[in-house]
Amino acid sequence: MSFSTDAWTANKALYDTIRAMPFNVALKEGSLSEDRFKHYIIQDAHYLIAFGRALAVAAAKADDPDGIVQFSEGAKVAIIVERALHADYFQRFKVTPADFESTPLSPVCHHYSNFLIATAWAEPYPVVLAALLPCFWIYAEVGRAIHAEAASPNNYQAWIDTYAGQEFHDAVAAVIATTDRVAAKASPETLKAMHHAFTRATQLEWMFWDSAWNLGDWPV
Ligand SMILES: Cc1ncc(CO)c(N)n1
Repeated sequence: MSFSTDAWTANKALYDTIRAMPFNVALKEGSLSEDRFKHYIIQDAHYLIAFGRALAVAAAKADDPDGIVQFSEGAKVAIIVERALHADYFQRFKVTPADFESTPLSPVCHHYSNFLIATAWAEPYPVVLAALLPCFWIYAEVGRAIHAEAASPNNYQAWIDTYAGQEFHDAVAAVIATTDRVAAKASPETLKAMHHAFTRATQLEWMFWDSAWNLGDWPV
C-alpha cells in the first residue's frame, strides 16, 4: 500500500473529528461568528508564512529537479495566493497591516509553525514532505466537503472556493504523488518517522481550528 493510503487510513478517525468540529460546521452553515473567523484568518496569515518557509526548505532538500520546482512553486503560491484571500478578509473585517503585525501568533499557531520549520530544517526530505502533506490534503478534503453542503450565500464563500478549487486539488495530488514516490524507497525508520510527522500535523490541524473556535490566546 502507498504511504498516503496508509497514513490517511491510520488518521481517518481524526479526520472525521475535524469534519465535525463546530468551527467547520458553522463555516459550512455560514453562521460562524466574525470574531472567530477573524481570529482564524489572522493566525492563518501568520501560519502561511511559516508554511511557505517550510516549503522553501523542502524545495532545497528535494531529491530531483522536479521537486525543486514543485516546492519552490508551492512556497510562492502559499504566500501569494493565500495572501490575496487574506487581504480580502482583512479588508472586510477591518484588520489593518498594523493590527496584523501587532497580533502575536497564538500558542497553537506558534506550535504548528515551529513544528513545520523545525521539521523542515532538521529532518530528511521524506519526513519533511510527510509533515507538510496534511496541510494540503486536509484542507482539500474539508474544502470539498464544505463546498458540497455549504449554505448559499455564505460569508466565507471565497475561503471555501479556494480549497475546493481544482487548482488547489491538483497541487495536493502532486504533493501526494511525490510523497509516495520518496516513501517507496525510504527505510523502515524513515517511514516510521514519516507516519509520526503526518499524524502530528493532522493533530495540529485539529488544534488550529479548535484554537480559532475558542479564540486561543496566551494564558499569561
Ligand atoms: C492551518 C492551515 N493548514 C493548512 C492550510 C492550507 O494551506 C492553511 N491555510 N492553514
